[in-house]
Amino acid sequence: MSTDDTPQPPLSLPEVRARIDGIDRSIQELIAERARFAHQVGLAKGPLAAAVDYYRPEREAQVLRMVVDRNQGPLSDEVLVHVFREIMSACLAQQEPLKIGFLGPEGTFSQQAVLKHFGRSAHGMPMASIEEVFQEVENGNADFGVVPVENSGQGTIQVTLDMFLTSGLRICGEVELRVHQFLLSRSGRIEDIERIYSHPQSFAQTQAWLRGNLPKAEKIPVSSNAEGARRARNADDAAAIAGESAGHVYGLRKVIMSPIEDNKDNTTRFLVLGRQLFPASGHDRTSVLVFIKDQPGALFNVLSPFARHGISMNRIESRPSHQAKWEYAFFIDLAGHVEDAPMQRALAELDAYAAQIKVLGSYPVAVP
Ligand SMILES: O=C(O)C(=O)C[C@]1(C(=O)O)C=C[C@@H](O)C=C1
Repeated sequence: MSTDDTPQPPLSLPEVRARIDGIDRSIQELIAERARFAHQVGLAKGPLAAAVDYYRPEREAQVLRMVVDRNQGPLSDEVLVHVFREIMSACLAQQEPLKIGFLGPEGTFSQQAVLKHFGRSAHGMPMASIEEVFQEVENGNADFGVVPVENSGQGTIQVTLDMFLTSGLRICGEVELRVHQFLLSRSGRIEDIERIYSHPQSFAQTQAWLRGNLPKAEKIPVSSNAEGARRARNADDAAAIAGESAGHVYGLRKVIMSPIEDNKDNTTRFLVLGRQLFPASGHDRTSVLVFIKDQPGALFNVLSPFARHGISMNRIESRPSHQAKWEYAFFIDLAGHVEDAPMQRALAELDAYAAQIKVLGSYPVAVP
């Protein structure tokens, strides 16, 4: 770079490309060097049994937060985080790729969440249901699982919460995914559409658009929007509402170019399921499940220990406990890690009122 203020003539195209080639060479050398160090970290962890033992979600979150803190543009945080995720994913896969169960088939938003969180070097395993994702992580066929838990517009996915009532699995991470819904069909022509296949959640997220634009089309609910895309590819008068990637997987075209979700901030939060608890990353969330009898002041008793110890509550939801009549389970998301002293004190106080407390997990707050 020049040290005086004299304007420099712009570089010619070959000159710019030569600079880019030089930078690429350096980046490549550095990536290889990083991979060698990551491999050494693996060796330092000792002879571990499987890929799952090398994975450190708290360290990955710290690496990504440093990327965001250093970023001064011109690329967005999201783009740089994606690049570094892929580098870490490849570094980890040097030991052995992680096996990740998700709600399939190929092309679902759950699969996008897997790619966003674990990168392309992980091995995705599509499952038929949320229950099966839990099962496969429990029995060790999958190292981790990714399941949807709430949507910004439509609220909680009850099946996921209810699975925790009986499952011994832990929450090891969360993923936030901006969800864009597209109208997809074989022909790409809106005037041909008489039926639309999709998951009920996707119909709910696009109901105003459908009322305004395709009020007469028959809406056929299916088990996933990828399944809807699979069905729509065989008929000219059918369409699917699904994510862009389902269109790629099933060879469908966008009927209109822009996304059709009613809420433009439409975001789904996914949980990463695993079998162990991980140490603090420095910016964590803790999810607990508290079983409590229906008695005067029950909710107050659940909430007050956290308030007394200055712990913010991000979310609370009650469900029938499935154990005894009129007994409830509260799912609570709290700021902080279960090893933090104030959290330990609050949980100890809560223990006096609760029939049972299950710490579902402490995990890094989602990185963009
Ligand atoms: O720091 C570690 O423990 C590593 O194994 C290295 C590394 C990385 O590439 O930065 C790879 C995988 C882990 O999940 C976390 C980080």
